[in-house]
Amino acid sequence: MAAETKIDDEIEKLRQEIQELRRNCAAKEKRLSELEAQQQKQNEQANAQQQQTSASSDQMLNNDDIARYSRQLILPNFGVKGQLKLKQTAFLIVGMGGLGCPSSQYLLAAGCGRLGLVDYDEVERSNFHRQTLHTEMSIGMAKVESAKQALQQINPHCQIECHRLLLNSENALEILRQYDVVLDCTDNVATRYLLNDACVMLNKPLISGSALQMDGQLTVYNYGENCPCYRCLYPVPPPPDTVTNCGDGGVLGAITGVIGSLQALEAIKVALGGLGGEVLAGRLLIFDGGRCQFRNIRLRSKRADCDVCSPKPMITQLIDYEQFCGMHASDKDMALNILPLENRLTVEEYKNEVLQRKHILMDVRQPAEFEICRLPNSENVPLKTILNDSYLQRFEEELKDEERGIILLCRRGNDSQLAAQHILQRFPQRAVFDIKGGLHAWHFKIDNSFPIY
Ligand SMILES: Nc1ncnc2c1ncn2[C@@H]1O[C@H](COP(=O)(O)OP(=O)(O)OP(=O)(O)O)[C@@H](O)[C@H]1O
Ligand SMILES: [Zn+2]
Repeated sequence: MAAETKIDDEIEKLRQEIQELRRNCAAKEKRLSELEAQQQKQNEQANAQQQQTSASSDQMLNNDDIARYSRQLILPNFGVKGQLKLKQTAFLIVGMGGLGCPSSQYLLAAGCGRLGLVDYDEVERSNFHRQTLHTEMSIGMAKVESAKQALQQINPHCQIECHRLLLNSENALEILRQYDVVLDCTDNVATRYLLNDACVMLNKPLISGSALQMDGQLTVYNYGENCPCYRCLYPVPPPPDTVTNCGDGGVLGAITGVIGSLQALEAIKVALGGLGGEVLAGRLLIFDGGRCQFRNIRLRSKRADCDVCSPKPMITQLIDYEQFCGMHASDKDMALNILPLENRLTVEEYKNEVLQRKHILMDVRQPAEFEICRLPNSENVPLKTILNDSYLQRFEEELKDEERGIILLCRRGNDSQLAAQHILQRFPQRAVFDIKGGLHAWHFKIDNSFPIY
């Protein structure tokens, strides 16, 4: 009997304790939901406040802004209004090379609100003489990242967005859509058509620059009435073999500096509605660095039957621009492969099997390149000379009774193939070879003390 009473007591005690715990728990749950509601309210208030501050930071200048931009703020046509407009404008720079470096530097320093950078490439030593944002520390780094690091030091208050990719018809519209003004700082025809068409489709102004050797050009497309687009001027792309880039033709860094800076100037004028002057739309600026002369010519007006900007365009979505131009947009995969296998030598085969025998080694690069570096037993006959039939005729006359093989060499193994192909077409009985990968392959596989450029 005594044992049963003990159990009953204990059960009762436990029931009471559980009830007490439940009451406590309910009180705590009630307090918790009160506090959560309070917290949510506070967050909402903080967010609203933040939104207000960032909106007002776009709509007013702080003391840092006033000090930083003072020299342009006092310009009669710029002023506070111009500075705020710049702060509210997003610019996209495609290509962080010779033109993209100076233009991004001036846009960012001037206080643009948002700056997008597009480039697929990495920094190399041969970039430094003109791509002045990149330094020794950034060799091998993505150009967009290297540029962002340098630009942040110039102006930490602007938002910089990196797009490390090859701009093409798959991604262009999505990226361009996020910006107000686009700068074409690239170096190839396929990307020029792509940017032109995308900017027409999205109705964005396009500031287009180019520089080669000692010359530069600049114009603004898709801005204002009757302004022609790139296709209005060039409905058909040029033949691939007439196009030279900086890697092949060379360029002086100061020339890209001039054109890139002017691109920034035009971009700022576009954003600010002209800045009391006139945007370079419908006109082409031609810079002759050799004579230090600028010419400004009027361009034709819009083509009524332009494939992309006419009222009834044929092209309403982006196409494959590499195919359209017959040229690559990236210079990473430009290796030609036009000779039969039996006419191609690797650098190892040349060194181990041919070098000891009698042969003619013709280096088909430009004389200026031959002067930079050469293989000791080579003679310089530029590709242009080889393609000239009267030269080949004389050459064949001289070699008439000789059995010596002809080996063609160039920087990366493309021009040497063109030269070999031409000689073989003229004189199919000759033993003609090219050296695969040219002097670059010589550097990487045979002698890495041999310079590359
Ligand atoms: N479609 C594209 N998408 C992204 N970046 C591009 C595209 N086309 C060109 N570019 C970039 O534009 C830049 C052009 O600049 P520039 O000609 O000065 O440089 P480069 O290609 O480094 O020169 P080099 O021919 O001497 O190697 C390059 O960095 C290149 O990677
Ligand atoms: Zn057009």
